[in-house]
Amino acid sequence: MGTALIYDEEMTKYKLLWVDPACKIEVPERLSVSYEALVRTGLSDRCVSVPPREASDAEILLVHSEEYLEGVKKTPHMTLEDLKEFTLQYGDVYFHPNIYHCAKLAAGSALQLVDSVMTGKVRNGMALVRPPGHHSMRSAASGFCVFNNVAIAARYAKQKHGAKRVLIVDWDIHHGQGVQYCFEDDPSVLYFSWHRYEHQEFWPNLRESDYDCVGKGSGAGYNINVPWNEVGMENGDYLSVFCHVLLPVAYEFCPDLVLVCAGFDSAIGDPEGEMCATPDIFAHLTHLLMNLAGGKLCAVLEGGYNLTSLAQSVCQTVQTLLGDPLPQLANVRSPCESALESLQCVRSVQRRYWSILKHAADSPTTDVSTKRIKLAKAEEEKAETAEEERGQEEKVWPEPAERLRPPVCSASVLPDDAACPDGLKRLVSSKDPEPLLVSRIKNRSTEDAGDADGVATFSRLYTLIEKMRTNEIGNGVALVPDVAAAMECVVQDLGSDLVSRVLVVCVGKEELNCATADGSEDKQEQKGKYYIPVCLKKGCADTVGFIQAVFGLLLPLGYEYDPGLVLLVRMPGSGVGDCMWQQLIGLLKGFAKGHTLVLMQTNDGACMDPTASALLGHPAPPLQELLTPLPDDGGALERMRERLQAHWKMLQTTVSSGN
Ligand SMILES: NCCCNCCCCCC(O)(O)C(F)(F)F
Ligand SMILES: [Zn+2]
Repeated sequence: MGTALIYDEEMTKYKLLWVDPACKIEVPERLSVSYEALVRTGLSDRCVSVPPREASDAEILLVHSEEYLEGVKKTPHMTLEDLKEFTLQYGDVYFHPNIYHCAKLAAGSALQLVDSVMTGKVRNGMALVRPPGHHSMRSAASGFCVFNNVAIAARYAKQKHGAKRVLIVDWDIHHGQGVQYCFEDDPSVLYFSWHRYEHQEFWPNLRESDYDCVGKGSGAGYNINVPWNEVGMENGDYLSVFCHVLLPVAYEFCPDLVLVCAGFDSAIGDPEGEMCATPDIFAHLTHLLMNLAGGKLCAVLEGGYNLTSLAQSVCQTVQTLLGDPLPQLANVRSPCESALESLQCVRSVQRRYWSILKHAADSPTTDVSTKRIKLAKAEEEKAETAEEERGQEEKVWPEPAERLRPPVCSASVLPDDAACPDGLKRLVSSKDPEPLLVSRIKNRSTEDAGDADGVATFSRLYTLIEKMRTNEIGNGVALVPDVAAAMECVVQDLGSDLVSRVLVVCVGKEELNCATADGSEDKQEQKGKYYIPVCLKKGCADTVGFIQAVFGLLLPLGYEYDPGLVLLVRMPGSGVGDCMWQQLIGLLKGFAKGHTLVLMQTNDGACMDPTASALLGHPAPPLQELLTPLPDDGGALERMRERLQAHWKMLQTTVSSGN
């Protein structure tokens, strides 16, 4: 299924008609440069073009009051003076004779997107709209927003399409207070927002934007605020919050639909956000949400004021929705102290509502944070004087790397008698393997590696890895007689030749003696750092444990390790369910530009189809709802994370008690 793109140049036909410094950044070019970038890169042609429509009164009234709608209805006929007058009652927003029309188109675009996704016409999609929506409230416009496009879309998805649980992810750099107010007592809509906050010093300067505002009444726990109390947040900060807060909770919530308040003022270069995350981060943020709700994801544009980073970020998002390989995130750094403080605060207040966070640490003691504020203030005074001297320095960042789709998406190495699943390209070794390789394989411990078809299998494996390295093939699966031998062969022989780092994910019981990254003997601490056994109860039927292991350990570590190849090994008798297996394959695509090699034992052929489906990029089915989490083993995983975070900074979720 395809990706919908909703855009109409009519939504560029309104602008600020008077002087207002707070609003001058919200210009029509935001929309046109975004769309033009999608056209220029050829991405728009690959999408299913869906026309916008005007939202009806009834649909707008799903969120807004009649008196507010009646008021906005009058704006097309107002004089300039009346428009200014009407605008004065609201904050940081402006009206224009054509903005009511555009606001109906913006809301209607979000509804068209929901219809296209919920009816299965497309898998996912993006609506490029203006005016944005997430600040507007039941009876008030705010922050360039007139109607709350995403809030209306959430209510509409429930009412018209029977969605039971809707997740709203707001990665715009401003707090969407309008969305929070709309759903704060509603457990069927989970609202997650990160936002520049600076201890309430940043717009909209609301006390209720802080981490301790978790929702009200039956909605308690269904509102997650992550305040950024400093600027300059980077890719590692964003990924840490996704892995250690949003994704575990989102998987526990198990939504039927994911709506994204896709604001790109959280990207580097934006004058509002002043953050440092690069546009390619949105490729990963989108990817990490695409295995929820069976892939049903609707992204609706909110903010974004640096026209260069906005256009790049929009392209990164759409390209991921289309299923293209993800860009390698260069040197993801560990979260900064301020981000860790926010992370720790959010997890500590949310743990009482989400079993997945049950073992989260307490909030940091106040002296840490107050000390930080004093330090920050001192820093700030110094910085401001420097700033005045230097003036706003221009942020520069590299153009996002090309994300080329390999000629072959997925390949297979199979015994001659095994059937090749649809869509996979069967690999037959074209030439005899190099003698050097044969000798290496021959002196492999297991005898079967030595015989003819053993050598053939391994030489095909070598070919497969080689073709992934050159991006002729995206990913692949190999059915081998002895999966442990094949794993060792890939790690010891094939992998190290072709890529500098291999992330080996071994599912099922296995004591693998992997040499450390530099191939030296297993020194104890090296083994500790590069060998991370995770035990899940009841085999792998333990969903909570699986989610904790994947999001609390595997993904953060994988982003920090940044492998050139991912080797996913399914040990015989692992008992991992198809759902989890497909989720794991889907999520691991985020690494190594999607170059994942799956190894399975021949007698595990039954799970070849779900494996092929996941490798081909079909969305994984949702994990079954976590109704009764298993009696947990007292946070064994947390303890493991504690131990490992000395080696892997991306595993941190608390401020270092040191300073
Ligand atoms: N320095 C100028 C002060 C601007 N203060 C208001 C900021 C509004 C942000 C709007 C947005 O980006 O959140 C949306 F997504 F809604 F467009
Ligand atoms: Zn914003």
